[in-house]
Amino acid sequence: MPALAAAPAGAASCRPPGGTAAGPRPAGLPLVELAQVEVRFAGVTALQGLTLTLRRGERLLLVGANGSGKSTLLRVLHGLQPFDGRSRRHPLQPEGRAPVVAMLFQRPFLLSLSVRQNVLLGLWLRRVPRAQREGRCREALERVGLAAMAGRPARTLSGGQQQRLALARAWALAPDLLLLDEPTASLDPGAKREIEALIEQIGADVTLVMSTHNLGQAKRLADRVGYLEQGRLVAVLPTEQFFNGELPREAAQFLRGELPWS
Ligand SMILES: Nc1ncnc2c1ncn2[C@@H]1O[C@H](COP(=O)(O)OP(=O)(O)OP(=O)(O)O)[C@@H](O)[C@H]1O
Repeated sequence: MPALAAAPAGAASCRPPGGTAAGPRPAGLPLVELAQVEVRFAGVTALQGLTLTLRRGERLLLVGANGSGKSTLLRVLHGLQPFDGRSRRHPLQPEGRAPVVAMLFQRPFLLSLSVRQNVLLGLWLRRVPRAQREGRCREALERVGLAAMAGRPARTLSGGQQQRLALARAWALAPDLLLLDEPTASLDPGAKREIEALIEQIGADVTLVMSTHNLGQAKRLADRVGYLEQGRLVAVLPTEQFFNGELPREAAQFLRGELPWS
């Protein structure tokens, strides 16, 4: 599975990274609505009765045990995963275009090409006009601190650098919705902090949904936290309320578990 999966053809935005051409984005309007979503694999119900409204500009972090359905939900939001139920992506106003969606997987899949070529290929796949590709690539690599390594074979980078490259490749697409599947799972604490700082910067421009097993990370990065259990979205609450308020029993038990906080 590529680290950055392609969205439907023609969805490429002409907006440069940073989103300046699109102007300020009105906060809080619905971006994606899911209703009664069900995903079944042979003998396994990965998602059931899942209803969620994602609002523009928000950062939603998904937590839950292994196999609770976090990755499946991210794939549904991206459009990679067939499902039963309803999904609606709202056109962006005032432009009236479909939102651009990018996804980053837990283990970045990088081709045997240079750092720069990996980003350029992502732009080409999304049909970003040739004249914009070099500029966007340069800007994205600068943003993640990899500009000096642009010519290096991507697969010789460290794990943290590879994840930064995958983030640059996603961000170069100027996504309106960025989906991150445990992007810091295999990183040491220093690299984890670096990626978190980047997510914080980049997340200021986009709507972000991210899965994590790290509760501290959810607390640091989220506007809202969603808790999944056996394919059900048991709670989705503002961060403060999730960590300090009344929770459904299952979610409260999960918080009392032994998940890492750093
Ligand atoms: N392609 C597939 N074929 C069969 N079963 C699948 C497939 N993808 C996911 N599943 C199952 O669906 C359920 C939800 O999986 P999912 O990967 O969404 O969970 P998760 O919360 O992301 O787990 P983790 O925290 O371990 O990454 C699991 O029982 C998993 O085994």
